Amino acid sequence: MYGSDKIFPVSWDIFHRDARALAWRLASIGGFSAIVAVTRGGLVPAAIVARELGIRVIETICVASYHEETERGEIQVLKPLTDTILARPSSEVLIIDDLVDTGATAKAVRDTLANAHFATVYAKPQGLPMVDTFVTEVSQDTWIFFPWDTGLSFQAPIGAPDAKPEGRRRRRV
Ligand SMILES: O=P(O)(O)OC[C@H]1O[C@H](OP(=O)(O)OP(=O)(O)O)[C@H](O)[C@@H]1O
Ligand SMILES: Nc1nc2[nH]cnc2c(=O)[nH]1
Ligand SMILES: [Mg+2]
Repeated sequence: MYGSDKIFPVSWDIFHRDARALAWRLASIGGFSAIVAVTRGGLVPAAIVARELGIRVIETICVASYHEETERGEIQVLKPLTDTILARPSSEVLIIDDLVDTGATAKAVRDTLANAHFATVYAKPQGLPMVDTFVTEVSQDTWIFFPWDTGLSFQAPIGAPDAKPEGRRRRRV
């Protein structure tokens, strides 16, 4: 849930490494001829996996699930899959998202493409039944911060969550 006490910040380097680790796992399964990226979060890992696996047929399914700061909205399919993907054997289609949390997005996507392989870089326990392949599990009460949503900033120590940056304190003296 957004606002969780535990955070899992991911830098571009770590994300690239983890997405490559996902590609290694998918390469050992093999047989994929097309990728479906679940927008928007799935776009970056889909690009990395497509490069590693040499896949050039890449589609999007545009899904939005979180619309408020703290609340989860309805799952909306903003753009469905096209015939390019639907005409293929679904077992050759690899669906990629950045993470599964409750699994609601994955379920909505799976409902439109049964038997496709669903892969994510990160997974929370509630969403695990919806994922075929993932790299790293984080606890349900952890919020993952992706590099495209963040920048460098002061982090309070775990043991002193109210601490302020040194520079700010000095200015006040
Ligand atoms: O398992 P769930 O509980 O459904 O949550 C996971 C989904 O939530 C996030 O997408 P979001 O809808 O926030 O949109 P975005 O990808 O455009 O950031 C994330 O990218 C997953 O797609
Ligand atoms: N960035 C981000 N988006 C999410 N959507 C659902 N869970 C998460 C999460 O942990 N991090
Ligand atoms: Mg998403």
